[in-house]
Amino acid sequence: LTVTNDTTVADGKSFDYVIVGAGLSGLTVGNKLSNKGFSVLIIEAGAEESRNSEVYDAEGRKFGSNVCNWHYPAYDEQGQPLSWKIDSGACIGGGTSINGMVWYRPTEAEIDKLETFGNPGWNWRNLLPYMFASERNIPPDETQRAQGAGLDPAVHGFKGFINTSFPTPLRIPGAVALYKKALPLTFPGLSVGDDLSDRPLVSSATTLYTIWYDKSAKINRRSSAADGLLWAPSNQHLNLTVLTTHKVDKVIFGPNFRATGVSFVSADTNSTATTEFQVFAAKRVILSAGSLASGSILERSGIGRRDILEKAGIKLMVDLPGVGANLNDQPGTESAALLLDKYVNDTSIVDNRSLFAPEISVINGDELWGALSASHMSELVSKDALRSRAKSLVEAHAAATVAGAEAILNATIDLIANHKLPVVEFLAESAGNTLYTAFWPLQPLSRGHVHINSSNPLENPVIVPRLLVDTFDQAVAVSVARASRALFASPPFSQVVADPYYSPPIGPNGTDAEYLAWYKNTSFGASHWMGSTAMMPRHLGGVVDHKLQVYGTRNLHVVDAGILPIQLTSHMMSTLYAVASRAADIILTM
Ligand SMILES: Cc1cc2nc3c(=O)[nH]c(=O)nc-3n(C[C@H](O)[C@H](O)[C@H](O)COP(=O)(O)OP(=O)(O)OC[C@H]3O[C@@H](n4cnc5c(N)ncnc54)[C@H](O)[C@@H]3O)c2cc1C
Repeated sequence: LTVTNDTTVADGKSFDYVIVGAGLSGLTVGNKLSNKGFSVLIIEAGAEESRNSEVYDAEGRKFGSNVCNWHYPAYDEQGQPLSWKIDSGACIGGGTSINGMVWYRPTEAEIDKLETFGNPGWNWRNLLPYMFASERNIPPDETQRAQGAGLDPAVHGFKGFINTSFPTPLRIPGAVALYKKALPLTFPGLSVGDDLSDRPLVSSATTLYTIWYDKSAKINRRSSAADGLLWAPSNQHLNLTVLTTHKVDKVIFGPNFRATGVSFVSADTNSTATTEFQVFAAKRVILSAGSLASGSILERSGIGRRDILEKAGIKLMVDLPGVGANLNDQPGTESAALLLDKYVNDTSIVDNRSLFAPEISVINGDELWGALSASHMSELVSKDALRSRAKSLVEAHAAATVAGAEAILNATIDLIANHKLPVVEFLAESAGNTLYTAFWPLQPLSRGHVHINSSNPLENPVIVPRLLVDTFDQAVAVSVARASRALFASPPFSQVVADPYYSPPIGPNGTDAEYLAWYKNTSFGASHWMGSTAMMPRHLGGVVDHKLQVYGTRNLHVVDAGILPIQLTSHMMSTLYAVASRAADIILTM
């Protein structure tokens, strides 16, 4: 294993496989390919930060920190910068070196949906073994169990490379007990249970994280893709080279659009030189730069939508208008109740630790809307509404074709309306003198886009999230915001809460318009970006086929969160480790 920022390990050299991005997917694929004896180079734009306590200490990250974070700017449709920046992992481990570490599984229904987009084999039956294989669960001890942590061993792996466990000590058990009582009162039908990986049986539980407790250092340590797949002694492969602090510009093609390598530049902020280096792949090139960056590499390589490329002065080589479209994240915000003074120093209620969201709930339409659910669903499944939604996505360049937009919308709507998958994620927390909740529509219908602005690889992509433009997403957002207030006004909290309507200062009689305006002003992406290089048929606006090969090219793949056409109702990691592991197995057969 070589991990270095020395350009000469790659410049002018040849490897069997060249992978772009040492994040979750790139490390997973790189590990599997090098394990089979192939020479593999991974080029990572960020640095190696594993010894930085903001990375290895699960509670060491400082709020707003620049460590390992691209902090991409985001824009509205008029090109004005949004008030928030996008967090995105910028070191070895990618997102897994800075993320919230929340771990639970998606549902069978949503994973089976992947196959219905014309992707044979991408189903629950095939991905489940990979989910088991990636996880090494450390079950809760007696103290943790007594404080509300529970586990169903049937839905976890115990021999994988990513540690999952409950924190030591467990966070705010007193507040969590109140939340567990109040949540089903606010969302009737919600089933509070042991294990959120046990869906659909359980829809609210104490949170499991990708961490392990280091008894000698007395800290909860992050279990990142780098820890599990690069540094773990049993996983180190001689024939794997990781070049850090170098950014891939574009793919090099031979005849017939056969990918033969990549060109790259130094990403060292101290260096002003823009020398382009080249490295060659005897077998294949795999883009794993993440849903906010892999599309840009394709565009710089001449693959994408004609007008975007022309504007950037790049010659169109492969007309693939889906590149950068269908970008999606969940729009999150927070509401808070003021605690009575006497609880502010009670560490079972507020501990001000930074391991986020000790209780997580996923809430479906019936639980959110009760008797009103049927009317929300009938609007949702209306054919006219579908057509106009799809049309407006194409007009906003957030979808390549109406048929493709309809396919994506239809799949999501079927999951929401017929499979009763959750429409909201709801995180229970406390901080300072408040109890607070963060929440987001879980399967948004809104879509945005991400494109290059110029041919310069060191320039940021232009990300236009278009959060909350869809009326269904808005209805979900307003309803969950209202419900979050009702939660703190419910009997279980009456003994601890001084003001249930503390923040935002919109009272119980606030109008929907007031709630929506507040939601739009305060919301930010929940960091689950996906969809911008979707695995779908080409005529629908897909970018990769079911072997994750880029249409119109040979020997070129995308393997990262961008290939998922629709959102997940779990956070990303549990699915992405499985997707990347299966992708590697497919690539090995080619
Ligand atoms: C703040 C935050 C919180 C999150 N919380 C959770 C959570 O609690 N649970 C969960 O399951 N998921 C969470 N996620 C999401 C999860 O971490 C990501 O979905 C996942 O890491 C995506 O994996 P990936 O392989 O697609 O990309 P990444 O892991 O982001 O890896 C992409 C890598 O490519 C590199 N790169 C980019 N451009 C180039 C280039 N041109 N050349 C070379 N390298 C390049 C990047 O630096 C990065 O290291 C969170 C993400 C963030 C950012």
